[in-house]
Amino acid sequence: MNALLLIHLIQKISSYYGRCPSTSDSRCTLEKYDIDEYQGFFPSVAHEKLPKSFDIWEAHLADANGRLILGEVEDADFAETESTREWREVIDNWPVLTTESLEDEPRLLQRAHTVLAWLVQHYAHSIPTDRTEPIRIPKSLAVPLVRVSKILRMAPILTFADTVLWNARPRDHRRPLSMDNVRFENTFSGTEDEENFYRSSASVELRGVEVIQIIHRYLNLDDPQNRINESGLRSDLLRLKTVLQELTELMEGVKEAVDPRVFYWQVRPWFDGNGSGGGRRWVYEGVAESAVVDTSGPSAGQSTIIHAIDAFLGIDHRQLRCPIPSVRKQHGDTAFMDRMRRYMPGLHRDFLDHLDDIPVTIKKVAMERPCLREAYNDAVKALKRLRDIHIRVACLYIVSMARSQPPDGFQRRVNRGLDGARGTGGNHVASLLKSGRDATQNAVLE
Ligand code: HEM
Repeated sequence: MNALLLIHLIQKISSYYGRCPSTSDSRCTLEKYDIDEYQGFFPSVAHEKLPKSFDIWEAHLADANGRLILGEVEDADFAETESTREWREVIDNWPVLTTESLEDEPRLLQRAHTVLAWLVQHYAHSIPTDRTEPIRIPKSLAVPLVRVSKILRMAPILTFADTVLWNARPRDHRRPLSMDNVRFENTFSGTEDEENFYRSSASVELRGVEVIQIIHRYLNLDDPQNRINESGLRSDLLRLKTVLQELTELMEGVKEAVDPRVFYWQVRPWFDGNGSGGGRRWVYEGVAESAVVDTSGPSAGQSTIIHAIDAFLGIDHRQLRCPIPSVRKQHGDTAFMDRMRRYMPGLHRDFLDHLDDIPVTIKKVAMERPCLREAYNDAVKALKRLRDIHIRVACLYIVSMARSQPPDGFQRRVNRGLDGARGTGGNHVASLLKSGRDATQNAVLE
């Protein structure tokens, strides 16, 4: 290759990658959305415990983890059931603590959200299910949870952030968070399967950091339509495809680490939100009803990374399924992904809003440039493949399990009959996920 041509090529490549030259430059934009350059949506440093004045919350949560009896268990040991009831009674007698001292400290507010949301879930789902009256969430939990959620601009209930992002701790604090160096502080069931379930989502989040870097490079381009950026964009789209293939493998890896029966019967019932699957309604005492609109349970549908990939590639989830399946199967919920955003920490949601507002999207550039079209389509197809595999996983863990016999001592989950194989948000799993898969397929450019 002649020297001039080589210099020209180097200039082209560095003009593309040169947009994000120094660490400090890339940090400042992502930092604004509370995104870490190396750990993505995980906080750069794992949360510390709340100050001493909140010890009752912290200690009571530590006492509940892996110990309380799920309300659906019929023939639990009497002493264990009694001890679970006493655990709830302690909360009934708590004062309503003010969170004012935490309100200038985002990390402490996040920690308060996590602790309170886990306590609420332990409280609600340890109540025996043979009762019919609404579940009262005592004001000692409800009032501060709603208050901190309002400041964090997220739903006042256990979310993906509380179970995965803010629940993860490095085993060795001297080393950064990685799949070899992570544990999860809270679990309901105390099973390894539950921890592995969070671990598989965490692996997708951590591998997804490279996607954030790709998106960030795009955001920093002055003019994505300038031909000078073409080869950089192409190689980033190819990279995106490869990362998506790896994310698919990581997601599928859940099958090796989590037993579907343990997941469905011992872990999942703890995740149900307010009235999920036709269950009892929850009443947040001391809080106006209008303040607690978003109260579905946690779902990886609240993971910002997958939404960010959608927004970057221009996947439109608001379309109806096309071609329309039979009326019986047309349960797809076109507003689902929008709703899931309300469960994310406000700053992460802002990042998605920012992506939605990109004036010149990568899809538009790919439409205009035949040489980018194939790379764009390959990335979209890799995302569609990820959703195909995810549907299989969800069917294995939820749809098939809804047909299975409960383990000894467990009540049949009547609200989850065959037709009621619903997600934690109360959605018909298969139709909902197929809508997302079809919306992805529809983005492929002719
Ligand atoms: C045993 C493993 C899993 C099961 C049973 C499962 C189940 C589900 C269900 C039922 C839904 C429907 C929404 C709802 O909760 O109501 C859903 C949505 C979703 N899940 Fe999973 N999931 C699993 C693992 C994962 C992992 C590891 C990820 C990666 C972050 C993930 C990402 C998503 C996303 C992004 C959605 C929103 C719908 C979409 O984008 O297609 N899931 N999942």
